[in-house]
Amino acid sequence: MEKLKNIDVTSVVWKSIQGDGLNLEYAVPINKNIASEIFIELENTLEYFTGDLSQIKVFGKVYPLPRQQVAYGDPGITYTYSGTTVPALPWPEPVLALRDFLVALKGIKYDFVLVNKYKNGIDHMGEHRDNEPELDPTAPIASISFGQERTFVLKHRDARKPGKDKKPIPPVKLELEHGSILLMNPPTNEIWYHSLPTRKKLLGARINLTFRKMILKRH
Ligand SMILES: O=C(O)CCC(=O)C(=O)O
Ligand SMILES: [Fe+2]
Repeated sequence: MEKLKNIDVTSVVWKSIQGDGLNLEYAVPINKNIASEIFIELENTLEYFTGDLSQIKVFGKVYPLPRQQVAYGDPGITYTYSGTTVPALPWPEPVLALRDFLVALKGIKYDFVLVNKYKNGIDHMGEHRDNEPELDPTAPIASISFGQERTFVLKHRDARKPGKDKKPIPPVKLELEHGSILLMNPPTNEIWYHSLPTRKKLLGARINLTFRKMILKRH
């Protein structure tokens, strides 16, 4: 994707969002026209998981995932979801171009990406942290968004506690724009949970890619 190579990464304006254990950086480096071209290319290229990998197990009961998902990565990288471990699929061209763009932008070469597609405002993602032991704890997670702008909500772990242990720390809300990049720097994913709540009135589709760096396991 030549269009990403033509972006002047030195002129990108990053906004820093800081709090107790919170360290985020946000920018919109990809203009709306290029972002729309990439959205269409992703729509034409990506195929999402079906079967077991499109379901989640909660307290032993199986539910369809309230969005579509697929994962790509370097050879040897595996992905565990709801107790199932699968090899990451090989990088499709437009996703590889986005990975290369992050090398140009931040000097980090990610080896895995989870792609989530939200067909409309009903599709969502529940509160969670991305603090799996396979993730390199020193590398930020880089989240790139295309399509429908949606609200991303972060909650401090102590604000979720019941009773007197609960701390009155307000949630942090961000509107993730078409063509935006959000970096979640450490220790954010230890201290803060995040979610993408439903927005029933929003009709547009959104594709989000969270690039991650894994700790390679030796077998
Ligand atoms: O769609 C989003 O913005 C959030 C995705 C996310 O949290 C994840 O992939 O772990
Ligand atoms: Fe996440």
